[in-house]
Amino acid sequence: MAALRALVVYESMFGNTELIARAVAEGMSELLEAEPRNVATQPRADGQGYCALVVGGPTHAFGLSRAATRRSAAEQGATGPAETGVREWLAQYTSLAGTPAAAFDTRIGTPWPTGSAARSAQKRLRRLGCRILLPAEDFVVTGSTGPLRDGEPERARRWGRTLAEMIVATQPVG
Ligand SMILES: Cc1cc2nc3c(=O)[nH]c(=O)nc-3n(C[C@H](O)[C@H](O)[C@H](O)COP(=O)(O)O)c2cc1C
Repeated sequence: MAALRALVVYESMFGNTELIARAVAEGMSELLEAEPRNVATQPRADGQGYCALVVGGPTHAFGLSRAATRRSAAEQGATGPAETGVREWLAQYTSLAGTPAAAFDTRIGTPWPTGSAARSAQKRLRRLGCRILLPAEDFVVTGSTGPLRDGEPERARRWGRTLAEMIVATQPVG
């Protein structure tokens, strides 16, 4: 059987979501091939033989980023690519029917609700017909520019490993 390959698409303005995406891909790589790709490189989710799609981005204004929030991040010193984000990338698809998928984000940890780009991405993945493997997961930054809260990359790695276990377990036999 050909090796299982999963696509991990991420958006990151200050680098924190990229660190999480790479940790998720590392955890997945314990069981299959996982390719972390910045959304700015316009990876294709369909027709490439991927066994699963994982999508992650920073929470901006309670959800997925928009051009204006990415510009605002750039004004705050972010160096990540601002032209496109997960919202726009997902919008190019009308169907990803049957694709096993999961979403994650980074956001500021506060006791009050701050919204979640992951839940917003998950909703979009569902609408495209994806099969959601694990509930949307939030990873916490200690401030707008980071850094990540202690232990979050390790937690992301474990989350990635769990995702990969689910992908492997649901592969058709024969
Ligand atoms: C314009 C803007 C809006 C933001 N809005 C929110 C928000 O609504 N809730 C939240 O938890 N964090 C918010 N944040 C903090 C981001 O989630 C944080 O910058 C991000 O997790 C860092 O990820 P990155 O390094 O990959 O860009 C916002 C940040 C920016 C720049």
